[in-house]
Amino acid sequence: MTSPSTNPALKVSGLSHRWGTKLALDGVGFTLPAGCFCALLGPNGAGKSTLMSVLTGLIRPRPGVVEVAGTDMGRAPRRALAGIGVVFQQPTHDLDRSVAANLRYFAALQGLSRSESETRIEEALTRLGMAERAGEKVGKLNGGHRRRMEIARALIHRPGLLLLDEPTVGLDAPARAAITAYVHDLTSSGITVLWATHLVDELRDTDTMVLLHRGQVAAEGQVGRLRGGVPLADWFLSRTGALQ
Ligand SMILES: Nc1ncnc2c1ncn2[C@@H]1O[C@H](COP(=O)(O)OP(=O)(O)OP(=O)(O)O)[C@@H](O)[C@H]1O
Repeated sequence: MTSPSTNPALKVSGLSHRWGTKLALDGVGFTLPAGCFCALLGPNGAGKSTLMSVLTGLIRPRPGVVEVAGTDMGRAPRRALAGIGVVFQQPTHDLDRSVAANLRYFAALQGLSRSESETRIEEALTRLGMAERAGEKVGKLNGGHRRRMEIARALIHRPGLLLLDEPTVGLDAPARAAITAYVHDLTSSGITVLWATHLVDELRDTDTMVLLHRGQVAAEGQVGRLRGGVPLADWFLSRTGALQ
């Protein structure tokens, strides 16, 4: 038996993955406690998307272990995946249907009853400041609101761990700021967030950070402590050679 209260929200150990001859992940390991906002920071090609594919069960690490709230994904994938909400880098929504209809479809896939679905849809949209847009067609929304809808959708089954792969790509500064603020707020209810990005301005000093570089964890800890008074963009450049 595992107890969510005593297990970390996510534990990754000894994780490697090769794309052909390219070693994209090389012995990655880190642990996230419940309720933290962790930025998975790394320059282009660092391995962030590959790691997200492993964490969502799309590719199997060889070798490596992923544990979600104490459940080993290799041994009990359905149970482990049930605890995860995912927002992929590429948008996945039906532009011709309303926000609520997009969420209803996802709720049905989760096996939720109609009445339970309506409760959860309202709850999730409210958390992302989107409740008033429930009846609007997704095709009429701006990019930021579409992203917020996708994040709400990822919360319908009430996961303990939310994974987001560069969720602000292509958005303007106000939309990016709104989304980072909403997602930070989710942690106050105990949700753990892993937010992949190459943009240091999306991080707060109180966040946790895992710096991924060339497929390895190059630094891990609280952002403010790691940068030690150095502007984060300069710290990032010194660790990775990559400009912001
Ligand atoms: N499907 C694939 N086939 C072959 N090589 C791949 C594949 N996906 C990624 N790679 C390679 O693996 C390495 C890590 O790529 P990955 O996309 O995981 O990095 P990333 O940190 O997400 O980069 P970005 O920020 O540009 O999305 C890169 O060298 C990339 O070229």
